[in-house]
Amino acid sequence: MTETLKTKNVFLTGGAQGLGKSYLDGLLAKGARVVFGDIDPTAGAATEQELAEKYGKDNVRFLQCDVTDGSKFEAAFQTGVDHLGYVDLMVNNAGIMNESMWEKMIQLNYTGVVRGTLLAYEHMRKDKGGRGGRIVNISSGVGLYESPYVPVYSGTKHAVRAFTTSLAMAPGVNQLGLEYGVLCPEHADTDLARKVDDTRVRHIHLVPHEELAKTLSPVERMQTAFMKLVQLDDMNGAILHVLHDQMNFCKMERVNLGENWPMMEKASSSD
Ligand SMILES: NC(=O)C1=CN([C@@H]2O[C@H](COP(=O)(O)OP(=O)(O)OC[C@H]3O[C@@H](n4cnc5c(N)ncnc54)[C@H](O)[C@@H]3O)[C@@H](O)[C@H]2O)C=CC1
Ligand SMILES: CCCCC/C=C\C=C\C(=O)C/C=C\C/C=C\CCCC(=O)O
Repeated sequence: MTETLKTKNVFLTGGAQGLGKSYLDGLLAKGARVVFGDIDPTAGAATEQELAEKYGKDNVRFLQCDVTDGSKFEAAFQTGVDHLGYVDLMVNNAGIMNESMWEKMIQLNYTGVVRGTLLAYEHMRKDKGGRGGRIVNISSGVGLYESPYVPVYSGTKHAVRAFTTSLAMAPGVNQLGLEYGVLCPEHADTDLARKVDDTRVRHIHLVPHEELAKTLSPVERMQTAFMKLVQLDDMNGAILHVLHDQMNFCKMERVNLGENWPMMEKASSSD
């Protein structure tokens, strides 16, 4: 699988800093070519330069892009496709955690991920001239369980996880050549987790700052987990939950539930 990444072209959102930047580094180290979008032009250009110096400028390109702006996101993805020739791996990573800006957070964390997924789906699907590919969406530990500290954020991350695994279980996914995976990290040491206050996270004043700081995993841990996920031989339906001291992997697959599922079975056999 390591060898095949050398021929993989990647589009990733939110890559200027934090976890997205570390995923880019991991992919480039395995020989991939990457295009990344980010809303921040300064941090994006700096990351492009840093990664180009490390891995060669032909292998890295930054595009300024706000994933909540549908037409601009679509245009950026098309520019990425034109630049790379083909996108084999789409990573929808851009996200924020800010409960006081909850509508924006839903637009970014969920609508942005849906849009990025559908753009990649249309590009990759084998029945429309694509050659298949992988779509990895970034959820969170709180996409698997509830949190009173970040209820809206947790809702967006549940939505990302459910949306992604629902697509993984769809009839015809194999024929389309598509595979979907979800990464669910716990706290990691990035700006998103470091810059918490009562506007971003409810009741955070109840949590001692030094206690919170102790729970942050290094970004390298999430990079290792991300690389495991994208290099699985069979990734479709995979959910990787990354905790401080363990990684829990599970796989969602369609099962025949009997009487309630005949319509699904008919759709499956006719597409
Ligand atoms: N840091 C953590 O503890 C965890 C983070 N995550 C998720 O990982 C992803 C990355 O988070 P971090 O690296 O920690 O955050 P970060 O704040 O360090 O980086 C996020 C990146 O997304 C970009 N971005 C923000 N709004 C954007 C927009 N509208 N369009 C395009 N790019 C935009 C930012 O400019 C930044 O470069 C997020 O989806 C987050 O929810 C999940 C679990 C834990
Ligand atoms: C107390 C939570 C403060 C926020 C911590 C910073 C970043 C978190 C980013 C996430 O995506 C959340 C990931 C995992 C959540 C782990 C624990 C949640 C807290 C426990 C609880 O709500 O009871």
